[in-house]
Amino acid sequence: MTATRITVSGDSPYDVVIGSGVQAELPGLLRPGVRTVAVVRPQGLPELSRPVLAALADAGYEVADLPVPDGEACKTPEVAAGLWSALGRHGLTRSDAVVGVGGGATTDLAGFVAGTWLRGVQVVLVPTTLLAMVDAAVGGKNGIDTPEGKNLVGTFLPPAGVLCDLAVLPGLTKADYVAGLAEVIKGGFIADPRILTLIESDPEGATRPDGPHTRELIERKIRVKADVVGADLREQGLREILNYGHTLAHAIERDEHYTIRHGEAVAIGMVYAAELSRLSGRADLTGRTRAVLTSVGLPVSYHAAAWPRLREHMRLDKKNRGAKQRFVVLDDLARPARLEDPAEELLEAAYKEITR
Ligand SMILES: NC(=O)c1ccc[n+]([C@@H]2O[C@H](COP(=O)([O-])OP(=O)(O)OC[C@H]3O[C@@H](n4cnc5c(N)ncnc54)[C@H](O)[C@@H]3O)[C@@H](O)[C@H]2O)c1
Ligand SMILES: O=C(O)C(=O)C[C@@H](O)[C@H](O)[C@H](O)COP(=O)(O)O
Ligand SMILES: [Zn+2]
Repeated sequence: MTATRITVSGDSPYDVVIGSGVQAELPGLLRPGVRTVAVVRPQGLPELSRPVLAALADAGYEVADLPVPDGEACKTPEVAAGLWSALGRHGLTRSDAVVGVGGGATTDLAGFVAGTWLRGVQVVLVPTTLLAMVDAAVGGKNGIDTPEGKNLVGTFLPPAGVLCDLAVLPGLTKADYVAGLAEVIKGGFIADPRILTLIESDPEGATRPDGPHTRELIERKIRVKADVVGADLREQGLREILNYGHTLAHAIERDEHYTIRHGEAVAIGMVYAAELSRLSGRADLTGRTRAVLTSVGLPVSYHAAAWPRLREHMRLDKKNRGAKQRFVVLDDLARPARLEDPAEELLEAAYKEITR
């Protein structure tokens, strides 16, 4: 199948290239004038970055190979500081580039380091998980975690390009693949209900990289994200809809010390958001939300005793304004709305609905 190119519009437009065996397209995504490319990649998965390093070296670039810890463990100030030192040692200038290869944690870190080094150098992202392809690598949001919470430090830096090589997806564990489906399903609820019907028509197929609708699901979700971030890169309003389910999800991730997968936390968070929508007199999509998430093996509940801690963690959500807690909810399918400054009783009542 030929590669698909989805252009993300905005002040710095770029392409998301989607296909199987498309590594050779990587050098073409870099802007002209680059001499050195710093490749940020998970240290435990050399087989994923080897073709990327080779493609860049063959194209004549000086390549700096910068392995970092696997997964969320790389999204720390210490790892970022280590990369800044490495970029200094390699003499990376403003005409050079960072390439981030890996899951969403690695692409978030690579984007953050590129966005802060010399106040911003170009970054090209090569996502290797389903979640990073359909969400993290597209849209220019990057960040790291701090002891106070998830993604509290970061920048907006649109990548120069994104390369999704679908051939790497069969290497993922089932659990990592399915975690990515949570962000695909999010796209179905907030903007493109066809995503939901495709998954509901064949939930088992949806959990496989070779499923009958996999390519369509990936492309549909990337288009949802591209449309939103193309219109509102800096989250002045519309972009908040991509945070559906994330207010509670980020609190759960912090509560679990980042041992729960992001997509799993988002699944639970979407059930909470659906309950908030229902209990505040909006749409009742709670049944459909639980059914579609459960059908692909995602979690839909959390421990009752965690509520006081989660409530505290949610106070640092980026959508909040002063003391006002804000949530993305749904007036209907594909009709996101905001719930502003909800009563504490409502927040707790919705939580009771999702406890195990
Ligand atoms: N910036 C954004 O807009 C955005 C959007 C969504 C999520 N995120 C962030 O993305 C992160 C989650 O991303 P994730 O789910 O990809 O997790 P992850 O990056 O932790 O990757 C999951 C695991 O898969 C491994 N892996 C990666 N590619 C592989 C492959 N092809 N084969 C085998 N193993 C592979 C990783 O090393 C890791 O162990 C979170 O930090 C989340 O906050 C950011
Ligand atoms: O791109 C966005 O905007 C999103 O909200 C997408 C989310 O899936 C993603 O997890 C993002 O990193 C959350 O952003 P944050 O600003 O709440 O940290
Ligand atoms: Zn997310």
